[in-house]
Amino acid sequence: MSASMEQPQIELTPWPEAEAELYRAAGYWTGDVLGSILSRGAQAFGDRTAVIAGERSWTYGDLNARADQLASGLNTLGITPGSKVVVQLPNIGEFIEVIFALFRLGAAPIMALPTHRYAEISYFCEFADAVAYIAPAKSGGFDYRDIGKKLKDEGLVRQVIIAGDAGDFVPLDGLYQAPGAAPEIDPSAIALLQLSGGTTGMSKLIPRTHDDYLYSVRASAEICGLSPQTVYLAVLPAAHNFPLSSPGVLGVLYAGGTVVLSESGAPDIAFPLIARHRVTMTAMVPPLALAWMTACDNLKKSGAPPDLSSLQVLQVGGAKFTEEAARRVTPVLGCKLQQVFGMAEGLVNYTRLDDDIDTVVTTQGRPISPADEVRIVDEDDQPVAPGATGLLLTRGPYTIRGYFKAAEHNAKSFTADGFYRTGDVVRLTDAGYLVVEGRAKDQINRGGEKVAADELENHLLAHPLVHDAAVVAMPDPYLGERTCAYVIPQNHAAAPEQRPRPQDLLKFLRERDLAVFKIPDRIEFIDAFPKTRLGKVDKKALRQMIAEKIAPPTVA
Ligand SMILES: O=C(O)c1cccc(O)c1O
Repeated sequence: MSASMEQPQIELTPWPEAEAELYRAAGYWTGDVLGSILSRGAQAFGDRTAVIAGERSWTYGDLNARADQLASGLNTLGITPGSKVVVQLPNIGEFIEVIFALFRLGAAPIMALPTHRYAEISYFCEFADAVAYIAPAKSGGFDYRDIGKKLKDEGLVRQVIIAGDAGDFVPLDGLYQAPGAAPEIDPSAIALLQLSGGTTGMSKLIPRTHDDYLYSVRASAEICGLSPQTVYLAVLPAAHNFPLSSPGVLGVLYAGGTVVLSESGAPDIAFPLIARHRVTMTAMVPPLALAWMTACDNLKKSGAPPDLSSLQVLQVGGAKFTEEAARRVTPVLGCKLQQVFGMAEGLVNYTRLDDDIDTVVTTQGRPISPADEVRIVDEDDQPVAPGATGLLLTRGPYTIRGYFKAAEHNAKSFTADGFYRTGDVVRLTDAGYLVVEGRAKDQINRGGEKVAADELENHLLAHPLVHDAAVVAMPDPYLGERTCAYVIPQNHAAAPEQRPRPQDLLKFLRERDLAVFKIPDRIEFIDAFPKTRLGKVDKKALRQMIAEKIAPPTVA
């Protein structure tokens, strides 16, 4: 398609006016903006505790005032309505202050994850023309000022703002100033940019509007029964769509509850936080849920069971949770399980809190909204028979109609009538619940962390001794999947000692400053790839090869 070359790239593909009208008339889109969560919270719940992080806590009144002060300081640095700002903060109070300050200014945070490195962050800054990068000095043993320095050296952002010891950069601490006049914010404008798991190249940026995101947050809060009594423990990185909005941090603040931020989900950190703050709800990916159950079992056996008595709901999402593991949640942890199947592009499905146990452990839930449209189709976009497995397409009041500045990709990722091609392979039960059966996109889901095969292949191809590369998923009992890179060496006819070694390729990848979760778990050398009848690399065959190779020997 040459259209993308000629036309200016569109940041936000609007919903057709007819649908927008329907969504407003139905009360899904209220015209409120995300910043209203805190301004209303300050009025309704002023003295209640909104956020706890370590030994610090914020009332709704504090948080609202701090966000206004920070908005003022950020504004003096040239952050104005429409600005894009890459935010890469861990689960600390500043994360919440910063995103609300940006919402107030009509500036859009780009929700980077703490595990992203220079390769990803520099791309986000450049692609979105970001004016600023906001990060901690250090977290998790990594110094984010190194990223800030490179961004400045390469001229990719004007401002680097650091929480903590800022060195030569702008200290976030110094930006809390007397509030100025707040600009009028258009509820149909971009509120924030989420990140796609990606299937080709770098993560796509996902423009979410105030109208659509606030609806998903409000409706999620209701489905999950949130109230001022809710105490939510955030253990996943809060920037991620799941802990941010399903119903997550924003849903809990909307409902007047308390968010407890933790930089770690490890049982030895999280269990004491649950007991201390009487946490009622948390959200996690399947591997962490497995780790919690194992830890809980072990502590019970050792005679020192953790006090999880306040915990009512454990949400699990981000990757498929096996039925066997799902069945253990209530007996082991003593709380309800809620499965969540969502995507940063929009559609989120929940099992409901009053669903029977079989529905909860065997399905991934049903959509939030009566206005969510779900289609299950074959390769030719034709509907499959009721109950049959097929590709999931969706559109609705909080599912995007296009990625940020990606005309060419949008033409492939959306149907002509605006359905998003999720790339997930699902079936629909008679009761209208979705069961995830697999994936048609070229992606590895490493326990909820999505790796685009093609992005990693391109990094491998940059190595002078790599002739070709094909990245596939291999089964893993803990993460569900891990990443295996099949590599044809440049001199594959040469003696083994002249070939690159796995450790050389891994070192090479690490030096390219990629997010750590993208580094392959295994590298396999091969002389040629199996091919499909059409001559494409047969990834199914490669997946099978590696699965057989690593399978434990079966006893006859
Ligand atoms: O992206 C996801 O995996 C996801 C999972 C659960 C809920 C969500 O909102 C998500 O975006």
